[in-house]
Amino acid sequence: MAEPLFSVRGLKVALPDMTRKPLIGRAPMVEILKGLDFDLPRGSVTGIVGESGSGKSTLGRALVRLLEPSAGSITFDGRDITHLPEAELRPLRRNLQMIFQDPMSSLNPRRTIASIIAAPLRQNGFGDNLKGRVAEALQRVGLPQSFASRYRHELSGGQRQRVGIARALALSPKFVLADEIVSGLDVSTQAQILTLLEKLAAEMGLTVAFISHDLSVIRRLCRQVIVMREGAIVEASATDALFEKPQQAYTRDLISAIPLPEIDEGWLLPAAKVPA
Ligand SMILES: Nc1ncnc2c1ncn2[C@@H]1O[C@H](COP(=O)(O)OP(=O)(O)OP(=O)(O)O)[C@@H](O)[C@H]1O
Repeated sequence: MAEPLFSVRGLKVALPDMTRKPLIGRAPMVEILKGLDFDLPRGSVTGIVGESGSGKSTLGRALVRLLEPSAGSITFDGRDITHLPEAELRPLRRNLQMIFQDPMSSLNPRRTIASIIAAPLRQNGFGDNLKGRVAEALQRVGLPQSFASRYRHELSGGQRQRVGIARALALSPKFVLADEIVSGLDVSTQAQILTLLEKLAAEMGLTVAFISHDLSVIRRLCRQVIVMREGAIVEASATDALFEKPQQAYTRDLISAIPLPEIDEGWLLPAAKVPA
């Protein structure tokens, strides 16, 4: 069995609790993640699911080291990155990419789409043949070449999210964090974006952490699932096993809360639409 891309042991994250900040002095720390243990196997999509406030985004931010853990360890690709300073993280960052929930706010309004996609390439020393690389990235996500000279406000929500994906994948990263990337889109656009991500993840052998509160989406896309509640892991298993035989009452409740029409529209239909 290949070594997992991520090995996480006893992971804790504490942040200043701004709701309890005194007028003078520092806010007390609040523990958001309470000791998580899991692996992310290489080349597959792992879903992270749980109710609002369960700690999904905090976990994602810790994985890509936008947050520093307060305890435990994160091993990425055989290297302990738990407390690496930014200067030492920098060369690893090309392999730790993110796709954001809201491309409207994560894409710079004053830059062309070409310039947005080219930015990570330039920063990482791939400044030669930028035009060709941008053209390739646009083609990869199914956008016409004419979009290179457009701006974000000229694109639909789905097209903007394709740009977000193109930017994240421009450097062929080992890991991609996708945090609620379809939650602002209508159902048919959601299906198209998920189909695209599924296809690219398989083609490029990506390891993906896919955060969503939507279990029907998780079921369609992910090989394994981590269920979170109140900063802890309730249950983690292969997707089929989780849906067929959930071990915990909390997971059963989440599954039974999926509206039936959404199951039909959300994953049966798009699956049938996957191009041959
Ligand atoms: N910077 C912060 N300071 C203090 N508390 C925070 C901070 N960021 C998040 N929290 C708290 O940590 C908990 C987990 O938040 P997080 O955003 O990780 O949850 P989530 O599962 O991603 O939620 P959602 O699905 O609503 O995005 C919440 O109770 C939140 O209020």
